[in-house]
Amino acid sequence: MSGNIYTEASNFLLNHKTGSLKSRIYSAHNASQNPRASPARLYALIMETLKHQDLLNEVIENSGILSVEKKLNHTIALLLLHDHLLLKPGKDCISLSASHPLKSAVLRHKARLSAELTRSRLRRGFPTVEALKVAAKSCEEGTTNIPRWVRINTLKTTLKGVLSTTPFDSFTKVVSLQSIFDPPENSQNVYYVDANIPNLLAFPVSVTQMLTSHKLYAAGALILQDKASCFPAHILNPPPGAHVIDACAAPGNKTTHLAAIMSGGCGMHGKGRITAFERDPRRSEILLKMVNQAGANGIVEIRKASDFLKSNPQTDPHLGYTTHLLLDPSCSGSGITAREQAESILTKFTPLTLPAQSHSVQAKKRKRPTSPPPLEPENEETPTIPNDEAAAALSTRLTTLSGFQLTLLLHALSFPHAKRITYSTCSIYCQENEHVVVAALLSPIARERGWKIDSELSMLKEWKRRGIVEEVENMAKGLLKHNEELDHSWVKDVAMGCVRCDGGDGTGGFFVACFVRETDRSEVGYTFIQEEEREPQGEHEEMFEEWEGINDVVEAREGSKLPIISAPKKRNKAPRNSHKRVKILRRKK
Ligand SMILES: C[S@@+](CC[C@H](N)C(=O)[O-])C[C@H]1O[C@@H](n2cnc3c(N)ncnc32)[C@H](O)[C@@H]1O
Repeated sequence: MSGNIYTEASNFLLNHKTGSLKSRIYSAHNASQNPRASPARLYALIMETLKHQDLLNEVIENSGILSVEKKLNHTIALLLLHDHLLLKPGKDCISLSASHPLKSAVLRHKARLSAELTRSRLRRGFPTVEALKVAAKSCEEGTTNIPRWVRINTLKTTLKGVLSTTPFDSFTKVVSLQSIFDPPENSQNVYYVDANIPNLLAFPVSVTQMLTSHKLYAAGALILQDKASCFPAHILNPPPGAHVIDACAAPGNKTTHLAAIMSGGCGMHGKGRITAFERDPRRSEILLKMVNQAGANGIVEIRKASDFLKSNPQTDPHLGYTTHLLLDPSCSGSGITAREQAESILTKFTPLTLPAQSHSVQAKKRKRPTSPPPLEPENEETPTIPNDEAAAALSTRLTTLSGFQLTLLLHALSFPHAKRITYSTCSIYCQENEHVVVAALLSPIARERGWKIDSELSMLKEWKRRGIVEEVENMAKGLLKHNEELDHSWVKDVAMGCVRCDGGDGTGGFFVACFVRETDRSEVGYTFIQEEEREPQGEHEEMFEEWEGINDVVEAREGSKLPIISAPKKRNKAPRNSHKRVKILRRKK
């Protein structure tokens, strides 16, 4: 199995060492007596495969190919499927001889793989493979105004310390971000100190290789993190003794940022703690690695393969006094640039360990014959999907995602001692952003507990781009009971409390909102209750059913019952006082 471009590419992916991928490929090529694949082709294969990794993973998992084709491993399969399915749609472009066992292992399942690709592509709203590739490319082109952002990890070093280390001590400080793209006298050795986020530097993208091969990077003192992705922890701003939850933590950029903020740059974090939940076992390992590398393990407790929705602040003493929550759930990723996607996947690439025989009923039934039969073929033809069907697929996906995001947010709002919560996505769609925020604010639990939006945003006062007023207004109009009037200053406040990034100021597409409570009633009224005393059903699940603002419930892809937030219904019944109908936590007698 050795000696072809796929095994070579797989070695680069699996044996990740410091240094940029490009430099590693080129130096290996120069050092080799007998170079095989051209370094440019090898680099392109890896980067393009990583760009489409999520989609290809889905195809691999749903087709069950790994459970019958024992010659394939996950990494090789990713690379082969890229060339087979995406390089030139409709033509097989695997660069191996027709009889090569790896090629045969893929071609045996041609029909099934093509059908799974179509399904995954449509789920993402792309009518054709070309459309998928064009979107990835235009995203990449849109990255020309994004510098290489580097967060100085103050758990390990200081800004001053970095700037006095070679070669940064020879770099020139520029006073505008624009100068990073247009450096003086053709010198690439410039840096810009960000005006919004402390300890964040911007460099020209061309110095990435130097950065990633620097000893400070290997030591976890430099963290490549986009500016917008620093907003949630910066806005949440937990003090040193806070009890914080990072609800959706992997790979861990925001977790380690929180840890640095809580240490106040002096390595002390008082009695504070961060509990980091991550549902996905594979991503939990990445989180663990990142937290250790950043020196945040003293303050972060990782809940590996744990669902935040199953956490119970009333029975778990570690969670009961949570004051701050950072919620950065899975989203459409529509704001992520292709470059970020490919590079972040590359530095964190871990091959999937798929459960043996996953999703392949046929494979379970049969003993593996010497020459495995093709998986159950589905649709031989790749259907041509009209644009309106693609739009419908996207709309369905956004409905599912926003229902899931709202469920997580309502769970966060239910923490009895919580007083500050950030909700963020790397999406540009209002369905995942303003709509979720409005639905959460108008929910019974938010009203009962006195949750508001932090429209002052003192941590980011000077940021100009805020939420979309019309989207806040329309969503609120649809959700309000008909005895409730829409207060326009409330609409304005909510929009002001939403931070949007849309590609300006060196950021990709991003959204953050911060929920606050002025008075923490829980401190005087609420107490822990024993598991057996709890209501038989999740408390706010019941509220969904009673609250007719988001009264429809669907079986969603995540497998749980999620509220639809995009289609509020008008009630015909006489309005009831929603405040009175809200169930509340048991109070101290
Ligand atoms: C957008 S990513 C988080 C990125 C992370 N905050 C960072 O900055 O590095 C969302 C993560 O949430 C995880 N996740 C989704 N639902 C979850 C749940 N119910 N409980 C815990 N983790 C969840 C996903 O597996 C994924 O790793």
